[in-house]
Amino acid sequence: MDWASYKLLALCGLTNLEELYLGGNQLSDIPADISRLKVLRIFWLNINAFTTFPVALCGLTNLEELYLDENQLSDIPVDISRLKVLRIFNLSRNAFTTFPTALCGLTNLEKLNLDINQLSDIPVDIIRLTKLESLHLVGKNITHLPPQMKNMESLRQLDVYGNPLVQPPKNTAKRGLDAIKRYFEALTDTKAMQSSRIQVNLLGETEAGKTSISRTLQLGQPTFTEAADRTRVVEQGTWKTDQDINFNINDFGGHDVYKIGHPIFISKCGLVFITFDLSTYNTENEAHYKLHIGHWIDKVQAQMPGIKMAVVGTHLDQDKASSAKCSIIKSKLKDHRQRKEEWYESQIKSIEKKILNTDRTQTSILQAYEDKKSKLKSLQRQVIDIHDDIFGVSSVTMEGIEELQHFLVTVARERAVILPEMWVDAATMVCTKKYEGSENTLGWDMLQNLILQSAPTLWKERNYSNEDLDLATCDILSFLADRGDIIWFDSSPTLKRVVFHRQEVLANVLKAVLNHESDAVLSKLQQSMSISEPKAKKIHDDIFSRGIISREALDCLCEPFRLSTTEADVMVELMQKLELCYQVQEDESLSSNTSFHFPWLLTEERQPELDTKWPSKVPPDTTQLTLQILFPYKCPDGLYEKFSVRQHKHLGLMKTIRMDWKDGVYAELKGCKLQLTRGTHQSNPDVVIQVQDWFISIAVRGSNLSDMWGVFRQGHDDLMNIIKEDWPGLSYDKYLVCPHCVSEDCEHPTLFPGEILDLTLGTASKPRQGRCVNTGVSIPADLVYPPHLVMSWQEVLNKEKTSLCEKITEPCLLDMLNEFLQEGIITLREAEMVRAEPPQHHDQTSATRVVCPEKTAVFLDILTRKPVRAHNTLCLCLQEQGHTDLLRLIQ
Ligand SMILES: Nc1nc2c(ncn2[C@@H]2O[C@H](COP(=O)(O)OP(=O)(O)OP(=O)(O)O)[C@@H](O)[C@H]2O)c(=O)[nH]1
Repeated sequence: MDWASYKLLALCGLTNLEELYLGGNQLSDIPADISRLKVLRIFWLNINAFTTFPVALCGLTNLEELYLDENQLSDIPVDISRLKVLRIFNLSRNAFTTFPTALCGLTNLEKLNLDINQLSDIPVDIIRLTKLESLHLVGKNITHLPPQMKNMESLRQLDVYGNPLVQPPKNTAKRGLDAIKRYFEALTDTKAMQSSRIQVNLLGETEAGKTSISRTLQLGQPTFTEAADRTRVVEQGTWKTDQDINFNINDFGGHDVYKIGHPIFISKCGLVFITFDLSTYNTENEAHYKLHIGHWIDKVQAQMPGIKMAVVGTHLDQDKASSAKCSIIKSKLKDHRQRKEEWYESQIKSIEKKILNTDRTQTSILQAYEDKKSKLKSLQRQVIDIHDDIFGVSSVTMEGIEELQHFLVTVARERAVILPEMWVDAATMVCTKKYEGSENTLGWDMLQNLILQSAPTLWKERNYSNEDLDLATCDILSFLADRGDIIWFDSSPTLKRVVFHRQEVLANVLKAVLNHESDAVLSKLQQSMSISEPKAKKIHDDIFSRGIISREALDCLCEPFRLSTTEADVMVELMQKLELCYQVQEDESLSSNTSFHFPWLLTEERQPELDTKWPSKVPPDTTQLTLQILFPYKCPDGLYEKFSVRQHKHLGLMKTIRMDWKDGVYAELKGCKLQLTRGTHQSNPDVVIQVQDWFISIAVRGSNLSDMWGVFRQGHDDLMNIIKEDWPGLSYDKYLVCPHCVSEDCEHPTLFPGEILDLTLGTASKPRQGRCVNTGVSIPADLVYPPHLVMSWQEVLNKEKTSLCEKITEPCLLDMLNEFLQEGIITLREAEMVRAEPPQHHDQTSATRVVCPEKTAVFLDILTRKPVRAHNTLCLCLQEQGHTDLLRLIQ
């Protein structure tokens, strides 16, 4: 008998045990004697070495909670049903390949966790678990859930994250359990149908042959465009195969100004073809790969990491050396991917070096480096493979088109989903309207009519209320928008009620507004607004130098699209939602004075008078905080513009000074001066190869550090949020430039990791001083660390004492005292001191909320004299008591 088994046997004698923790002991079996623990309720056996289920556990008939996560189990014996009162069963991180059906006999189960196994099927029998409230099935292989799950009335939480779901589709599952149940209702009321509709996006430089491929695919015969037949913004088409597989084709114009539209128009579930003209592609010209292919791949990966891509060379009929070219391009593609990976690798290595060279006491910086390293690692994993082969096609001879079609059909088959027939019918009607209807957009009532037309009586009887119909409409629209069939924003009540089923309408409006063809705009304004030339010239200059468009001028630019008043209002709201512009009302009493500022259209240079407000050298009594964000692969189109628009929420409301120019914003707020700029740098200090970097910089000047940090962090957080939302795959570096070096005007300033700004109090420690490596000077820590990090947790507690005392109730405080006593953090005498504190007054805010500020104050004072564990326990207690507001204050 080994030592572990011997000890286990000894434990079996403790027959009054109610709770037993044996996690992390490398156990592989349990002796039969365990059944002597007749009153055992909770048993932790996680992180052990069980490969077969320890049958002896089936004798523990009073078990309520069993934790067997992180073992190697692949089966459960039917005897498990003897655990009649088992409520919680954790089997996550095991080796189940099929759902252990024996579990369905545990009819009292409330929580079942099967996350991170290899499960691929969920049996109908699962509905026998009538008391199940929470079911975790996070994994990689589950495609179908049984429709009968809609009848599991106790179920409140279902987590199926990560699985390649077909029934219900992923998008429906993401919308939550209620949406899944509604989907299954619809699936049983109508017919279940397989649906394959994929969005195909053709991107590439102008005249690459995109429109010709799109039309050739649609018509099934050679179709190439005339030279004059240029795609303006986006042209949509559809192609249907004999096997009922549908493709929505988006053919994008290659012009620069349209690029803003892509994230709105391209679905993450779609396919992207990077298209280029093989006949003019010169393999000798180094710039060709980057211009026609590389840059497009980087752009798509930055916005939609993980989207499926393939490269298509057109004009095959005109190119004799196509196969040689394609193999050269193929190896360029490989190099490109490798270079990207190596870039991440070198960045990771350089961070590791910095970690090694950083003093161990600089824990905040070390933590910032660690965070940066893990972010780089996750981005490195996202440099996914693009389809290996380069497709060579001709829209004249049809050569290569069959291979392309075959590829499309294979991908579509892999991505087919099961939908209720009424969803498929609604989708078909919406798509028909796209090509046959005359409407610019579809309104809510019309959509609901379409849905009702396709809904069977049984479904209508069950879903008769307006609310039911609204929910079903949202379910269907959300699915269609996710798949790229329509554009639909559910982010505001107005936008939600309008569907852009014809993407080109939205694209054309954006194009008309963001149009850079200034002469055309001038004559358009003059004609439609019936105004004199000087007036038109003034409006024109407002647009093209200051980026300002009045509502009147905006309506005039949209005139060709014959938008209804609602549609025009929706467009304006949408442009603001997409942060293409911000609204300024110069005189609130006059609504006609409303204008919209579009940083996209600004061409003005920096105003010379700004040199007095923001001289190039930092004035002597002023400090400057500077953050530089560097983009090694180009700052994406639209990122700076969106950042500039987002500032309006801080600057506009306070009616502060704001001056914009082509590549920057100057503003004054909260007693500080702020300057945002973008531009290019010659070198990135971290990269071996000296290439040009794009940067966005945030600089704040002032004399009150606390206010300055507030403004500074706000700018930082805005930019980071925009990157997270719209460019999740973007590579960038960020640095805090040493304020000492900035005021000394050093040519090579010391750079601190910008990730310091991401740190929270919980992960940071209080540094005493920072050191400017370049000059060797010690600088006060509060020049490099935001004030919340410079404060110790004790200082934070003191600062927030009043709020804590006002909100912590007496029962909550007494619970906390017990917890701190149990943890041995405070002594009995200290607890008595708190309890004994005579209340001067009782603030009785309601019958159930009695606070005791004096007692809480004594308690907090005691805590500040304790080690950091006291802070951690306080955070835990507040979390358990549901005081997330207070938790946020002290974190
Ligand atoms: N010989 C030949 N000509 C082609 C082929 N594909 C397109 N063309 C011609 O190339 C030119 C550009 O083709 P389009 O399909 O309009 O290119 P595009 O990428 O849609 O162009 P934009 O709309 O400007 O972005 C047209 O004159 C086409 O007739 C092809 O496979 N072979």
